[in-house]
Amino acid sequence: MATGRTHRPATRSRGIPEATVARLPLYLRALTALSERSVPTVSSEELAAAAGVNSAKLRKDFSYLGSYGTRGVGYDVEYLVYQISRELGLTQDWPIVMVGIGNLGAALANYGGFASRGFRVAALIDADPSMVGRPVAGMPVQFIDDLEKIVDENGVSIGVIATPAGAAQQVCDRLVAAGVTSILNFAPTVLSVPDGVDVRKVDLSIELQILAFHEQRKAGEEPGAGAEAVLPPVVRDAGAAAAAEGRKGPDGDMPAVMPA
Ligand SMILES: NC(=O)c1ccc[n+]([C@@H]2O[C@H](COP(=O)([O-])OP(=O)(O)OC[C@H]3O[C@@H](n4cnc5c(N)ncnc54)[C@H](O)[C@@H]3O)[C@@H](O)[C@H]2O)c1
Repeated sequence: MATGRTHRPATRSRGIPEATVARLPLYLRALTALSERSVPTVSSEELAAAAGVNSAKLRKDFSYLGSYGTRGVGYDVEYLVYQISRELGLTQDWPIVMVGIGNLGAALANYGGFASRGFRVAALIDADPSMVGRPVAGMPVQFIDDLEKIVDENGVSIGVIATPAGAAQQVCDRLVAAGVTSILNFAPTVLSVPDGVDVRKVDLSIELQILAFHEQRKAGEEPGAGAEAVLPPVVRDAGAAAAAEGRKGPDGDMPAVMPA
């Protein structure tokens, strides 16, 4: 990570490793689906399969939460939903602001999955005066000049940036100065933030590039096709391949969200 950006230890407070934290939303999604089907208990194997995680890793992860399940019965679904939600801070309401309400920002604003997970969109903000007052997802877009006031009045600690890359750092600086301490950045640029501010970056094109890498490698593994003949020089380079492998997610999957 570059100088001046957030440095986080590999383990969070209370000794939960970052890799475990990254898997908690996967468990929560699988558990929520079970809860919606009124399934009372689940074995570690079933839950691991539903979450796409190895079951030994799941048991280890849950041990950090102090949840060990009952032999022969498994884990209590509702209690685990509560425990994981509490651990992730989802038992409280998190007002968020979105800045940059263009194609992507409007699509995100219209996504119902934030509210159902405890993230309330407090305001949609844009710098284009012609957009101000226009309803997006049932909310009027507000002008960028009011950003500080909006953050303050709504107690916002999480900001979502969906502006063009060239505007993202300036928007980030204003959010941070206004008191925002977590940023979800969709703009294709690396943001500099002071210590104490967390940035997560979403870049779907990077995910596609990694999939392209794996597709290419699979093609190289086909019988009769020599990998050397198929893979371009950059992929044959061990460092590049390792870097691509290193980008893999908590349990071998490839997350769309990565630490910035
Ligand atoms: N991460 C991803 O996977 C992903 C996917 C698609 C787009 N993007 C990125 O998301 C961003 C938005 O893409 P889009 O297609 O919605 O673009 P867009 O041009 O449709 O929207 C950008 C919006 O930002 C506003 N804006 C510009 N400067 C601003 C500022 N200083 N403050 C507040 N608002 C400002 C514009 O008025 C506009 O409404 C781009 O950076 C794009 O590269 C990322």
